[in-house]
This record gives sequence, structure tokens and C-alpha cells, in this order.
Amino acid sequence: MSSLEARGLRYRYPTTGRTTVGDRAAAIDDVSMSLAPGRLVALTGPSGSGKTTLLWLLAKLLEPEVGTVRLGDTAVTDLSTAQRVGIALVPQGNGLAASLTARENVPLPLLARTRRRRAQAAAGERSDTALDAVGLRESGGHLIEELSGGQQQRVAIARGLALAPAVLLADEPTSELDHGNRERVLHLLRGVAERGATVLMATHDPEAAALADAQIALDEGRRV
Ligand SMILES: Nc1ncnc2c1ncn2[C@@H]1O[C@H](COP(=O)(O)OP(=O)(O)OP(=O)(O)O)[C@@H](O)[C@H]1O
Repeated sequence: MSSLEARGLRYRYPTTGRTTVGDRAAAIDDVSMSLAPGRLVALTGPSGSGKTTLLWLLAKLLEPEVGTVRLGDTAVTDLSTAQRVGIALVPQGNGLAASLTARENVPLPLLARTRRRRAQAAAGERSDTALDAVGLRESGGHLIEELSGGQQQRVAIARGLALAPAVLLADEPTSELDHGNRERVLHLLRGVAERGATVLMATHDPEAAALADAQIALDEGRRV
């Protein structure tokens, strides 16, 4: 697997009301980083420092004003390239479809990639394995809206795991979890890194950050 490289990323949210772009502070300002495969890295910083924005830029869900993202030799210029090279985001607030079951949600990104029947069957198996890994195999038939916040968060993590990504970006993946499940999820993220992926985890949790191989700290959109 390859290193994820960001160079000089800058992003300002679009204007609302009477503010103009020039008046707005950049949510991410001149951020560069190099994340080696096999590493679990914590992205830290106070609320509003730009962690979510940076993850969205790396996943190409936001387009930077300036700056580049590369995975190895590939310039990651748009969302479809990001998906093709295996950059996956587990978003804050889980991003699941509330009226589908956990077992229906987990394979959705995998199913979106293929029409081949054998790949679709494999997606089901991978999803069950991922639900098992987060301790939710028994709850697979429940609608997302019937699950607790912590269970929903684990379903979202299972969806990221099922993709077997080259880069896993996880936004506050343990914020809603009890102690046991937090340990379980951190162990799983470590396992993803040990299989050769790059894992970047935004977190407010000092204990989770301390378990990471390295920390990238943000303040007011800049690295500190
Ligand atoms: N949709 C938006 N429109 C305008 N400004 C936004 C939007 N989302 C975030 N911001 C602003 O961008 C900055 C960075 O926000 P971001 O959500 O990336 O921070 P964060 O470090 O992830 O915060 P938290 O730890 O609270 O999740 C903040 O000043 C925030 O107010």
C-alpha cells in the first residue's frame, strides 16, 4: 500500500448572508501531511479546529481552494478517484440510511461498485464479518433508527471495515461508545493499520489519541 500525501490544503466554506469569501477564515489553511501505510494516526484539536473538514478534503467530499491529495503515484483529484483507490470515510453522525437495516446499510458502498452477482454475494459475506467484528451480528436485522447511538456508530464502522480500504478516515469513531466497545473499535482500527492500510482517526479522546502511532494536531485550521 502507498502513503497518503496532502500538500498545502486550504478550504473556506461558502459564504452565507452578508459575509463574503474574503471575510471568512479558512477552515483548513495550508495543511500538509504524509501518512505512511501501516500506521494509526490520531487527528486532534479543539472543537472547530478543522478536523472534520480535513477528513472531507482527504476523502474528496470537499474540493480545496488550493492543495493536492495523492495516494502513492495517483493524484486523487475527485470523489470517484478517491473511491477507486480505496479511500473510505466513516463520518461523524454515521451517515447511515435510518430506514434500512444494519445488514442492508453495511454493504451499500460495496454494492454500488459492482453489478457482478458473485461480487454482490461476497459483499454480503464481508458485511456479516464486519458486523460480527463490531459485535452486532445479532442486530443486523434491526433498522438503524431502532439502534442506540453507540450501536449506530458501530454499524458505520462496520461499513468502513467491509470496504477493506487502503485509507480509512474515521471521524470521532469512539465518541458514543462505552469503555468495552471503545476498546473493541480501537483494536479494530489498529488491525486495519496492521493489514497495511493508513488509518487517520479524528478524536477528542486523549486515551484514544495516546494509543495512536502519531498525532496530527490542528488549531484554527492549521497544523500545530
Ligand atoms: N457547513 C459549514 N458551513 C460553514 N462553516 C462550517 C461548516 N462546517 C464547519 N464550519 C466551520 O469550519 C470550522 C472547522 O469545522 P470542523 O467541523 O472541521 O471542526 P472540527 O475540528 O471537526 O470540530 P468538532 O471537533 O466540533 O467536530 C469551524 O469554524 C466551523 O464553524
